[in-house]
Amino acid sequence: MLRFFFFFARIENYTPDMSVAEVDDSIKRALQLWADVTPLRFTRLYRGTADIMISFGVGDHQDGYPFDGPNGLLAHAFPPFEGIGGDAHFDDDEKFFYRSPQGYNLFLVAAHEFGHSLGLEHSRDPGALMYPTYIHRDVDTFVLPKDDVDGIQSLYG
Ligand SMILES: CC(C)C[C@H](C(=O)NO)C(=O)N[C@@H](CC(=O)O)C(=O)NCc1ccccc1
Ligand SMILES: [Ca+2]
Ligand SMILES: [Zn+2]
Ligand SMILES: [Zn+2]
Repeated sequence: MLRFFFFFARIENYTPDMSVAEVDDSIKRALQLWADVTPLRFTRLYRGTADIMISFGVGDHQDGYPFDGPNGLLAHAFPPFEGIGGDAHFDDDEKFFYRSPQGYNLFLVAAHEFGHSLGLEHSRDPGALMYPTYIHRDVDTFVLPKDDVDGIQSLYG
């Protein structure tokens, strides 16, 4: 029996590090990564309240979990439930990149955060996207590691 899980996502503001199109594409591909292996479907909203509210902020950004300047914390996201649940915040004291081999790749960071937004915790598998620390990977060839596929399918499969 086919059933889908629909989530709304909204990008509330943008980082100066990249163009709007590059941020939009990074976010879109990060959500698509999870949708490709589950009956999850994401729809983008341009106003109002979405399940996954995506924003960039620095330091204390009024949610009790202040960012910490360059490096260290890169982003955080809240498990799915009402209110702030599902929301993903990115530390704009980081420099995010679209495709460059150095620095923090927004697509990879967003994909990790959306794992949290959908209910995944960190993984102990060093090859997993949900491993606690950022590891750069080639975004052109990146496919969701098995540990993450198993994790998300255990929630939404
Ligand atoms: C305790 C949490 C709030 C730490 C936070 C995180 O995991 N956010 O999802 C975070 O910013 N972790 C850093 C690593 C650290 O602080 O040690 C990170 O690189 N997170 C982003 C990330 C991690 C793995 C893959 C891709 C992106
Ligand atoms: Ca930081
Ligand atoms: Zn926050
Ligand atoms: Zn994390």
